[in-house]
Amino acid sequence: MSLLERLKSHFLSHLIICYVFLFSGLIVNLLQFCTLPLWLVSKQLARKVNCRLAYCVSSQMVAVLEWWSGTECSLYTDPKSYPLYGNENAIVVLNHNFEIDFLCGWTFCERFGVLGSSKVLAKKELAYVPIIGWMWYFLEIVFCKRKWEEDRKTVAQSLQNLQDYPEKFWFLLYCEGTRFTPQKHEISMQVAESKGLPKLKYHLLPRTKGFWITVQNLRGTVAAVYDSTLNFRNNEMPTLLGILKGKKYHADLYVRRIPLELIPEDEAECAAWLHKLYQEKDSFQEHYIQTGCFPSPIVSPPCRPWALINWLFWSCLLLYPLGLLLVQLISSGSMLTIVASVTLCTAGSLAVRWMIGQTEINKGSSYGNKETPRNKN
Ligand SMILES: CCCCC/C=C\C/C=C\CCCCCCCC(=O)SCCNC(=O)CCNC(=O)[C@H](O)C(C)(C)COP(=O)(O)OP(=O)(O)OC[C@H]1O[C@@H](n2cnc3c(N)ncnc32)[C@H](O)[C@@H]1OP(=O)(O)O
Ligand SMILES: CCCCCCCCCCCCCCCCCC(=O)OC[C@@H](O)COP(=O)(O)O
Repeated sequence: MSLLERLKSHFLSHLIICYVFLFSGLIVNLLQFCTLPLWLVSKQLARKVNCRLAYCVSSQMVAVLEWWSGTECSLYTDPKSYPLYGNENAIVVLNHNFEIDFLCGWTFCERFGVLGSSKVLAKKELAYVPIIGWMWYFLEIVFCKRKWEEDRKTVAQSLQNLQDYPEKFWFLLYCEGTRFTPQKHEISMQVAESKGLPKLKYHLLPRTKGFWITVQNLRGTVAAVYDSTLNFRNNEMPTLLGILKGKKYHADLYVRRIPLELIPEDEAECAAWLHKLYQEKDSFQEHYIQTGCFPSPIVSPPCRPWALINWLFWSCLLLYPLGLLLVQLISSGSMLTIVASVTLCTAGSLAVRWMIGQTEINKGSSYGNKETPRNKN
């Protein structure tokens, strides 16, 4: 094992990365809170400031993926669509099979310069996750309770608010609504059967209402849907803990650009269109499993240095006072101060471990574990 590999797998390195993430995140949350009066004076300026602040947090996780773990991300796409990426608003439809699929999404956002401003239709529970969830509040992320009766009004309203957003953004939609597990797959295929739809092998049956409401409310705001299919080489199932421990993965993402005009306006037709899209996605995954690649040329969006620079900035800013504190602590010799500091560190580590747990599939929700009744509306 080389020195670098030892460093990457050492517990102290993980503690330092988490310490920087935790404290810089809380500082960013505080700064975001301080922008509240600015919203009254200039909403657009407040939004721009919040995008920059959010970038400071999200890009740290991207830096850990790209620079610390060395994970590679390849993009398969039509070279004619490539120049448009990052230069237009888009709805991204992504499969939800992996614990770090959102992080790979963030990496592509970073490479196309839309990381700070990008949005997602996220489950409400994530709004309460410290740092990330609190940060999303100021980014106008759209939250849903996965209860259509309640979501139909709130989600539509939140989407309408994005119509005058001053930055280019990608809006991520996991139409499957939850992460893939064999049990959820089995149940959703029973639903597919009862609706007379073909079975999917690699995806859950997509929930169509969120997609329809997003397309309807963002017409005129977004130019296209980016149909994105993600998989990892060597059948790997990457985890955030693996990334933190410096494990390298290789992600392959296949993106097809579909102009928004091609998506039907009528709800039933739009639902049928989405089901067909997922049947195509399933065939792309089959192609990947059989051949190890997606059916499109590879183009390589360059890795930018900003995520690393941001990470080094926060590390220098926060590790210096930590060093001073440690020296003072040891030289003070006070048992009470030492015990209090150790308790604080343990609480911080447990908090980060809990946050990492939010990304773990085996700690996921029970949504989709049983068939939900059909909506009347
Ligand atoms: C590559 C580039 C990437 C770019 C990345 C860009 C940005 C990144 C930014 C941030 C990244 C952060 C990542 C955070 C990730 C967090 C993601 C989540 O939280 S996912 C969970 C939340 N999102 C969703 O759920 C979206 C999809 N869901 C929907 O659209 C739903 O319709 C809904 C609007 C949420 C409403 O849900 P509800 O359950 O109330 O209603 P439904 O209409 O869905 O359900 C009834 C309907 O479904 C049928 N049914 C019943 N059981 C099942 C089943 N098991 N499977 C499938 N379908 C089922 C039932 O028969 C009804 O059918 P019908 O509609 O015909 O009546
Ligand atoms: C710099 C790196 C430091 C690493 C340490 C800090 C780690 C902090 C991690 C916080 C991450 C919080 C973002 C959570 C995003 C989780 C995305 C996700 O996958 O959500 C699941 C939902 O879609 C569906 O939920 P389920 O119904 O499957 O249940």
